[in-house]
Amino acid sequence: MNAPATAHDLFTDVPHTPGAPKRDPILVADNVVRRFGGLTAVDVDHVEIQRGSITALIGPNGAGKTTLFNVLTGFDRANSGHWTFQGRRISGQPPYRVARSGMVRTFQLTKALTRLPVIENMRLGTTGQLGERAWRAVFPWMWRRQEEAATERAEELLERFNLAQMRDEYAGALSGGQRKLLEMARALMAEPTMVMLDEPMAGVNPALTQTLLAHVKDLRAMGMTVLFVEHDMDMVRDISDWVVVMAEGHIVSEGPPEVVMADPVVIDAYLGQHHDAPLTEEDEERQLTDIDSTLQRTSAGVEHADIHDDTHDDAAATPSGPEAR
Ligand SMILES: Nc1ncnc2c1ncn2[C@@H]1O[C@H](COP(=O)(O)OP(=O)(O)OP(=O)(O)O)[C@@H](O)[C@H]1O
Repeated sequence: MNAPATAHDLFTDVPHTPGAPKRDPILVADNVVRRFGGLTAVDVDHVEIQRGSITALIGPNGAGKTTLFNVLTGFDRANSGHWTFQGRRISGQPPYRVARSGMVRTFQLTKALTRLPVIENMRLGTTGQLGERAWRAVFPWMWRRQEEAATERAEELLERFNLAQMRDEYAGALSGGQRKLLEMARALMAEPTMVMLDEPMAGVNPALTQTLLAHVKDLRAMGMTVLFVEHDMDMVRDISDWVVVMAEGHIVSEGPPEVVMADPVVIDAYLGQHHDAPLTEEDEERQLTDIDSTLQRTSAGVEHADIHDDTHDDAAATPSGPEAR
């Protein structure tokens, strides 16, 4: 097989259909089902992720994207399913073993982690720590050498992600964008083959957007495979070689970004979520009554309140719905 010239070439001849076979898949999953009580959150027949590509996993709220991420990386248990990474079965394996095999996901900076210095957060990203084992006590020199190597790698990565000046600060002191950089840098501590990013753009100030995008593209340039869940369609369009779309637990579409975003199935899936059915007369009446009573309560607390018609406009303009997302 000839090596493709660009990431785009990786997808030449790949059909734009759910579950499409890839030229050189790194991750292959079959019949993955995860139920919560009566709700089937994930029901994926077949999906393949192309090695060396940036693949986006998108879909409306509640589509099952995070659950699929959790299941594939061993953080949640599937009811059934079989999946392989680099040809080896990893289904049913605990997260640390999945990470050791080379598939690593980013984590949101939890409350506990914000109370640790940046450098400690980085050290936590290492897998295969000999120090975790009982024989740490038997061969302390081996453990120390490993600790030193981890610190060295952490410092290099902090430098690369422009976080070196924050090395000893509490992670809680970082901005939203810096947190995302730290999450990505921490994932790289494990020297992964594939990186799974969970909403890398969430809460990022526009000033840092381009920096983050450049870092994600760098991962691909260094030969890694990237799979990311994201709601920011600009980012999806900008950096994805391929897009996989989920809705109601299933994969409903696959293809290059421009093809997927014009796919009626995808538009329907998003519209089904974003646009409620037209209001019935009773619903409309009830909403107007609610607005009226809110206004009356507000005006009761204000002396000589003079409610004009435009106050109704304000109330009606209260942001809500998916556009606010
Ligand atoms: N631990 C859980 N217990 C019960 N139901 C859950 C649990 N986790 C997820 N769900 C449900 O499973 C469905 C899929 O959720 P999931 O978070 O995977 O969707 P998503 O596509 O990641 O959504 P979003 O884009 O909003 O994060 C939703 O209906 C959700 O309420």
